[in-house]
Amino acid sequence: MPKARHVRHFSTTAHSKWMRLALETYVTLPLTMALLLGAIWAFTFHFIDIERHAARAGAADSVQELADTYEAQVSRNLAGIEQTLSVVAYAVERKGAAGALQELNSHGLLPSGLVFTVSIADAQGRIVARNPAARALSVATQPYFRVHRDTPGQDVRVGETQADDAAGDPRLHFTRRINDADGEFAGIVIMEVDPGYFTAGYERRRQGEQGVLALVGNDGVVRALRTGDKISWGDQIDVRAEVGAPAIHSWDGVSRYATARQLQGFPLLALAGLSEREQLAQFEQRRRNSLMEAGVASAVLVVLASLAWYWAWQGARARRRIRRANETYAAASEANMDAFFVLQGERDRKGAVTDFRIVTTNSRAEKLTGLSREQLQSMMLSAWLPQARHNGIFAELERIMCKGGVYEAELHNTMPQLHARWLHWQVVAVADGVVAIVRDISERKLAEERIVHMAHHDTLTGLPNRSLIDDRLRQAILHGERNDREVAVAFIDLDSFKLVNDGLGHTAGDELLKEVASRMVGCVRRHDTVGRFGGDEFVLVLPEQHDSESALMVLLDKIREAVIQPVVLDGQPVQVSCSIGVAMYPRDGSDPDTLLMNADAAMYRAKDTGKNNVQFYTQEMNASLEEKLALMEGLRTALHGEQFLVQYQPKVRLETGRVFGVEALLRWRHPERGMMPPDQFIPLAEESGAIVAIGEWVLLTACRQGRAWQDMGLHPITISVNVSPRQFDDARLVARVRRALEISGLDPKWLELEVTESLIMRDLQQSVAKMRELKAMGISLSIDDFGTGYSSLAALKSFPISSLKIDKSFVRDLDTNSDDQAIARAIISLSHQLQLRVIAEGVETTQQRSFLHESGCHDMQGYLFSRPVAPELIQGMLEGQADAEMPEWSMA
Ligand SMILES: Nc1nc2c(ncn2[C@@H]2O[C@H](COP(=O)(O)O[C@H]3[C@@H](O)[C@H](n4cnc5c(=O)[nH]c(N)nc54)O[C@@H]3COP(=O)(O)O)[C@@H](O)[C@H]2O)c(=O)[nH]1
Repeated sequence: MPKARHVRHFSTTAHSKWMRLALETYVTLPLTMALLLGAIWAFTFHFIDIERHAARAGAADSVQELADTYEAQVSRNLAGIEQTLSVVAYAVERKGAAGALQELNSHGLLPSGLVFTVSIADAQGRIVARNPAARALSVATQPYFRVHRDTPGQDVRVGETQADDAAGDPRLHFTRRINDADGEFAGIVIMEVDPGYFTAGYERRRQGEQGVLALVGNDGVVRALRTGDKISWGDQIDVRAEVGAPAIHSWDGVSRYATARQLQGFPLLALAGLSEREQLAQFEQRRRNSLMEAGVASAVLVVLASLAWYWAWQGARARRRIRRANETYAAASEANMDAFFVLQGERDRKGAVTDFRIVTTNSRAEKLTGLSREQLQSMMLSAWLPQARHNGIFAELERIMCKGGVYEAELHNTMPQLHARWLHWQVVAVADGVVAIVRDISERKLAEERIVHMAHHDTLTGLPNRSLIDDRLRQAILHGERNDREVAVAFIDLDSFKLVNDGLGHTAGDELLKEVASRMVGCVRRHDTVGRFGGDEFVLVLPEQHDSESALMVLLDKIREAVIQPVVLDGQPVQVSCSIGVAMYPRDGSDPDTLLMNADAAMYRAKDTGKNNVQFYTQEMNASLEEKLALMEGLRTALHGEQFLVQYQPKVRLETGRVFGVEALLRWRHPERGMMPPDQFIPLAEESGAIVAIGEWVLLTACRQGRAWQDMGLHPITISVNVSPRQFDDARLVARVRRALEISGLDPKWLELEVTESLIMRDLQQSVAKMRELKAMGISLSIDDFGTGYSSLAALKSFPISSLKIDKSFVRDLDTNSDDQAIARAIISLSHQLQLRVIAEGVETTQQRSFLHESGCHDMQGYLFSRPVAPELIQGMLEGQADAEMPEWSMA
């Protein structure tokens, strides 16, 4: 469908284009001129044709008339000649040749001797009489004499034109036979005529230079012929062709209208001819004139039309340029993202600009204003946008109109007539007004705002991020400085967040962070800032403090209370507390970095002092921070400095009281601090990554020790080694374990690795896969600190483990705390259901031991039996156990 529309649109456009082209003068003018030229030349040729026909008809008539006249004249001449010959013949027959001519001449019956010579020849051909007189000659040899002598008739015969014997002049001979009284041949009468006599009627005025009057014999031999002044004879002409209506003939290379008439009683034809060229000369002249006139008219027409065409073409080009410019402008303005308002300035009598009239707009303007083009056009600016008089727009329009230049600005739009939140204005001067180009930049502004927001806010919680916290803190410090006020910076870290994140997954962790963030925001004042520093760390910037820690404590406790409220994640309620460290400006620092660092140190102190509490910064805290850094540095060299040692805590069967295994526990013999428990350095080793190398050393040391005890002939026991998250994540864990077993020679079945529940739950699939790999080597796996994580029963079933260890936090108050008792029983029952061994750690009292034993717990570990001790002491225990009776309590 769109294609069809396009085609129709195209054909309409093409049609209108051709229509427009057809109406262009520079197109119609040459066509009109061609028509005019055609008409001129058609008329000219038509006129010439008519003239030619008329000239030809005139020539034919003229030659007809000439022939008629000539025929009559020659006929008269011939009749006279015939009569003269008859009279002479009669006179000779009657009176004899001697006196006949004289007598006739005396009576004036003979023609003029100037033209005619009349001779009488006797029967022998001798000229016996002649007028005018001349020397006697004989014509006996002449053909005409012989014809008459031999032919009895007395008809006049016409001879050929030939030279006269006497004078040598050309003469046409007419002859007649003379008979004697007996009718016998007595001679002939000869009348010689100058041939010019028969063409004397030639009029040069009428017949021109090439006309013809001729007397031609029926035999085609010319007797007399005149063309111009020239008289000729003797030529042969196919005279039969000339008999009849006048026609064009050419016997001597000259085209003539000619016609011939048969002369009555004589074998002669009177031929009249008029030269075609001469007859048509006038016509030709007129034809040339006509052609010249038409040519001149055409040339003038062409020149004038060319000038007019050039002028029209230039005009059309100019119009086309203007039209294209208009079309381009219209298309550009329609396709433009900008709204156009062409505004004409209205001036008062003094020339001051009073208002602006909207002259034209585009469709974008309609969209921007919600008004149609018709509504907008002719509208006065102040009527439509009265606010423009007060918000500076009118003043800018006026300034640009009067002084020129360009005004460009981005404005936050408050005018409801324009449907955009943000506008970009560009105003340029035009004749008598301005063009305002207005673009809706709301989307761009929104995107910019979003980018700025994203750059300064945490994407998860929407809280200010580290950079904005820093900025707010800087402003709060400046404000505090000016107004002599304190600023509190509180560093908040969620306790046990890692457990939630690792146990329930990142999505649950994110949900928890969002919920906690929103609760914190709900606790503070409008001008306070709650920001997320990263991970589970939050920062409060609390300006306008009045040197009252108790008031601040109320707020911070409120936050603590809000955070600790349970959050339902994945359908189960989860509780996290938070540790808060506070630093005060100006007491604890005068710049954001120092304040944040000190608040962080205070927060660590809060963690160290049991979590879920608030600590205000003291200088001593920084000392512990420095201490931490020093410990980290010491850890780097401790391994090579052989400062580590491993102690072993026995694991005992509750049923028999026999040691069946030991847990390897690391100690650091610090060069300055003495023996250090792992709680003080394992987290640092974990943080710095040193735990991987240290853990590998513990593993090898423990395996070697286990093998050493066996080599001493002692009953083999299980050696349990702790694996931290960083160690477990190490891609080479399996290889390291295999290496330790190989180096030590310990059978894998005597090695047990203890991993925590939360460690496995971080990435259940991968953890289980790795555990299976270890189990496939023959190693046992045990879940340490069970009950503190969030593993589901379904997940637990998939773990390739052999035992669970009840965390000592549930054992500690077993005697008094019914909740811990319930938990311990539940874990024991769960182990039984999953067919796992269960061991309780931290057993310090006989009551705890009895409760566990009665509840079905298999094994125990704790100070009640033994603290972690040197390997030599374990050796003693094992040796003693070999032949000892079962302990007393185990019998109970
Ligand atoms: N990744 C590694 N972690 C290790 C290694 N060595 C130790 N640790 C971990 O350090 C934590 C603290 O250990 P420690 O200070 O040695 O404490 C252990 C015992 O001494 C203590 N314990 C044992 N019985 C009792 C008791 O009756 N009361 C009481 N208050 N404490 C007792 O418990 C710790 C053993 O706990 P657990 O590991 O959960 O079995 C500790 O978490 C160790 O895991 C190491 O080489 N690598």
